[in-house]
Amino acid sequence: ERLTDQPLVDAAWLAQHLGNESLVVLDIRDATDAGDLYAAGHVPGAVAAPYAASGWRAKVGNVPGLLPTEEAIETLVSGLGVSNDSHVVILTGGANASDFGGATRVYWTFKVYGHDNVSILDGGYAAWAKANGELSTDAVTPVAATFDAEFRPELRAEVAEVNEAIASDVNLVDARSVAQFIGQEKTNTVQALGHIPSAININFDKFYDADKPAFASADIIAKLAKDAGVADSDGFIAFCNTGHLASIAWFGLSEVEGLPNVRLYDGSMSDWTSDPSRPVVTN
Ligand SMILES: O=S(=O)([O-])[S-]
Repeated sequence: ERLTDQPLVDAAWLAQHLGNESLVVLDIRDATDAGDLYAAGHVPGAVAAPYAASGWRAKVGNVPGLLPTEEAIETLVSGLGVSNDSHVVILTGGANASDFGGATRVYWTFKVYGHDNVSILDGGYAAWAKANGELSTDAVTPVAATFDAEFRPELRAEVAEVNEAIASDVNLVDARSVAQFIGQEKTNTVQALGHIPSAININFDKFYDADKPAFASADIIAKLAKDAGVADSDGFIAFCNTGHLASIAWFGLSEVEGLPNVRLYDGSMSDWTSDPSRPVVTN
């Protein structure tokens, strides 16, 4: 059952719906140096589904962060107790924008595999704590369910769509830092300094206010797009280095702002620069 059509729910909504038999809360926090965050306290009934450790993203050759195969996601998601009827709420730590990107990337993964009953707790655990939400230390063992994926290619960009975008009014949005955009620095899975030609830069952290903590409103996102000069575009392809931070921009433009034809290039600069003949520019 679809419990809401809102991409973001707040702590009060989640508290009200805990115990609903359609709801599956996925806690995607990875263990850190501070220990196992899930074991230390989680939303009652939440299932541990850590972002890095569960296999939400796949490495193919030297390119990290790709969408896993349909079979791999069906196995993962079914094992977490999520069926096609479940409404999934994704929870991350929420203390900063980059961390919140785990939630937007997992949300995109559900959508790209055909599952619309999915929302994110706005602000993650930081917001849950602020609302004095209940915590439990009881580990939850999910009862395996059946999740059948149905791939939606229109939510994902690959090299062909990126090449088309360069030559059209579809805007490429680089969600990385300015320093990476202008080629002053790069991460080690990326082979060249700079960005895909014709891209504009909208830094990921403009979409998420960690002080509140809350995702940017539709008004703020409309202004971001306008300031970047892309208000009348034919669509967007968001990219970064590995398709993590770009999922924040994808989520903001597509799900919060409701703009049509927004894709995530999950291969991003790691994939783009894996072939040295593809153009990369610094201005
Ligand atoms: O590290 S990143 O791929 O999210 S830019």
